[in-house]
Amino acid sequence: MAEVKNSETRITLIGSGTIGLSLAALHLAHLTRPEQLCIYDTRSDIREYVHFTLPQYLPPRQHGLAKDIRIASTLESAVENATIIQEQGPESLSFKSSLWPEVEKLAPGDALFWSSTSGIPASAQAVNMKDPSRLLVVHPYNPPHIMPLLELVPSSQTDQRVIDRTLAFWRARGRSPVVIKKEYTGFVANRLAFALLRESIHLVNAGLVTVEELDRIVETSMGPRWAVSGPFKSYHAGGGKDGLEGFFRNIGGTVQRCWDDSGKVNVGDEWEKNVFQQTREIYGDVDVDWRDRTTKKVLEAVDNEKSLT
Ligand SMILES: NC(=O)C1=CN([C@@H]2O[C@H](COP(=O)(O)OP(=O)(O)OC[C@H]3O[C@@H](n4cnc5c(N)ncnc54)[C@H](O)[C@@H]3O)[C@@H](O)[C@H]2O)C=CC1
Ligand SMILES: O=C(O)[C@@H](O)C(=O)[C@H](O)[C@@H](O)CO
Repeated sequence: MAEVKNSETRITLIGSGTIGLSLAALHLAHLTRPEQLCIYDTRSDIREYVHFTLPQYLPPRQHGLAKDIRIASTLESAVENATIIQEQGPESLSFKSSLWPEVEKLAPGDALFWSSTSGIPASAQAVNMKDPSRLLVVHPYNPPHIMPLLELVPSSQTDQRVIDRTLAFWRARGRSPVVIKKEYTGFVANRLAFALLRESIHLVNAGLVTVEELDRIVETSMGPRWAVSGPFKSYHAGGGKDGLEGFFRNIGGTVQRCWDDSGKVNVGDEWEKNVFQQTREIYGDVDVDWRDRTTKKVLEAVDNEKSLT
């Protein structure tokens, strides 16, 4: 499988909601011509929706590109000439497992098949495919036009050449793809985020802090710390001359007591009413434009510093 030149790359996005439009903006930033990008989405107002919403994800100088991308009215016309087909449709196994066999029939034989799923393994999505080796989960972190991480989660049948081509594609665009070596519930990023979310809910529910105070604790401590150094690097640094081993030798007892006492809250438990109400009252409608602009500045500042080391 020869690598496709950027000028000959043709990307089809199946599903253009929260993730799809963000990916559209990301791809437009790197494609040679906007016509190389195609969107297929079953919503009846897709053309107007893309023309009026996509510019919000683009820098002002690129707003005009939104009207030049291709909007396909059928799945066949969407994928028949694509070199990459990326789905971010509903998080539903029935949708994804019925989509891929159709795409497989209609798409070119060497097109890459990527699913943006948050947690439905490629092995499950590929059950109805003739050639499951073509499918790879490429899980983005929202919003992908800003967040560098992409979790590449192959099934045991995914062809290594598909993985290699996908790694090369995203690295060439300055993103941070990581191959997750086993299909695991929630992959890695979501598991980590949801573990912290569970403990956060437990601490608010136990009356230690409010939702706002919990968020402020994260935003003024581990948030910036982990944007610069991940958990292992941070605690290795914190362990002094003996590094992580020294950290656990000194603090391991407290760590184990916290682990033993960690929250066991579950979805649907009684905490929901209080936590949802607090969150709604404090935050209302989050200004995602401010969130994205600020996140982008933080990432750029960290990248600049890392490039100096
Ligand atoms: N929202 C997030 O933070 C993240 C979502 N994801 C994953 O991305 C996928 C999409 O999530 P969102 O963008 O949040 O959902 P969304 O609901 O915003 O967008 C889904 C889009 O799919 C379209 N659609 C529905 N049926 C379709 C069909 N048969 N053919 C073509 N398009 C169809 C809808 O019209 C809609 O525009 C899910 O698998 C989700 O797990 C992954 C990472 C983060
Ligand atoms: O948090 C994110 O951006 C992604 O990793 C996800 O998959 C989210 O959990 C998404 O499914 C819901 O926001």
